[in-house]
Amino acid sequence: MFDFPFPPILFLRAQVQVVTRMTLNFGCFGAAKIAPAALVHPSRTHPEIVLCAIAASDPHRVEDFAQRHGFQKRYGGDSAYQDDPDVDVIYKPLPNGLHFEWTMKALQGGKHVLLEKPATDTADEAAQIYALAASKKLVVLEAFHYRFQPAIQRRTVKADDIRWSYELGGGSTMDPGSYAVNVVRYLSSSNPTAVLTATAVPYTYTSLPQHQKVDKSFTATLALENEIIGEPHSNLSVPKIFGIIPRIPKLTATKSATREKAYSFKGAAKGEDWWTTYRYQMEAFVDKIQGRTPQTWLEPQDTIDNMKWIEAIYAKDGFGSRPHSQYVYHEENRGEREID
Ligand SMILES: NC(=O)C1=CN([C@@H]2O[C@H](COP(=O)(O)OP(=O)(O)OC[C@H]3O[C@@H](n4cnc5c(N)ncnc54)[C@H](OP(=O)(O)O)[C@@H]3O)[C@@H](O)[C@H]2O)C=CC1
Ligand SMILES: O=C1OC[C@@H](O)[C@H](O)[C@H]1O
Repeated sequence: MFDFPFPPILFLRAQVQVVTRMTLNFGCFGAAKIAPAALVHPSRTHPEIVLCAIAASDPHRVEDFAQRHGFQKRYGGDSAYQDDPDVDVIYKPLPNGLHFEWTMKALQGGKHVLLEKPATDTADEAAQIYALAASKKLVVLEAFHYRFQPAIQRRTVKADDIRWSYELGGGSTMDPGSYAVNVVRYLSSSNPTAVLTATAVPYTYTSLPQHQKVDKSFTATLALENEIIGEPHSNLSVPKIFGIIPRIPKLTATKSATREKAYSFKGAAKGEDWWTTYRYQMEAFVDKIQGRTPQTWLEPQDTIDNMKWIEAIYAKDGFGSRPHSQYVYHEENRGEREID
């Protein structure tokens, strides 16, 4: 028999593991309509997100937004904000045509970026963004939130909306259409090999210059790998029911039939029943920045390819790519705008 002076239990040392989480200070660049759903609400239940700074062009809107949503710092719409050492991450819900310039500036300032979709006006700009992010070891995510849980919120689009401005990267193919192109590519796990057909209907409700070259709807036929045909379609201007009740913009993405077995996650999937697609997206984004493996991710090449095929559709239907940003990146001088 063993002759212990004390019962063995006394030799067990209690181990207390203290898990400390590094919080991330988020800045929001633009007091945009989508910002509460995509950033503010998800931040409320994410223990690592602190709403730090809001920047917007109008001082009254900045103040109102800061007070309503609890941002500590306020900025005008200038680049000083991109250099604030208190800010770790910037959410960019600007018009599409401004994404490239302000994302490049944010990366130059050392910030991770959650970038609204579609990432840029052109595939070339998206590639530049990811090249700079990689060189600075920063995370950029194009906010295709449905990819983190499939659901899409939609609403009606007024004539002065940024979606109708060619200069700001508007058009149906750039808005619900960017989801349609993305869904076709995602569900077929392949990229198009060609745009077989593409037709777009112009937005003709006004003759304002910003509304020229903007498509109100489009339909394309895409040849994909493995003899799959994809048909993205979107309409940003669905007529009101009985002329008075607004409808949501129409988005469809079909592909020729294939059979697939759907798998659920092994073990418990992260998330709660009440999480929105934006909350799932935020979970993955923060995981990536913090060096954890997100449940789902959208790789840079995916974003670049999506822009490439949006441009290819615009080339085929004759509307042409949205304007390339006039911003030219220079490491040494923070890249001022250079007009062609
Ligand atoms: N993920 C999603 O579910 C959704 C994503 N989006 C995307 O988010 C982005 C913003 O969309 P949304 O919130 O509807 O946009 P808003 O109409 O709210 O505009 C966003 C910001 O852009 C600036 N802005 C607005 N009009 C102009 C203009 N004419 N010229 C220059 N700047 C302007 C303003 O910045 P400031 O505040 O500094 O004045 C404004 O806050 C787009 O890229 C869109 O595609 C939009 C809706 C849903
Ligand atoms: O991303 C979006 O999702 C919902 C649409 O209504 C909106 O126009 C678009 O920008």
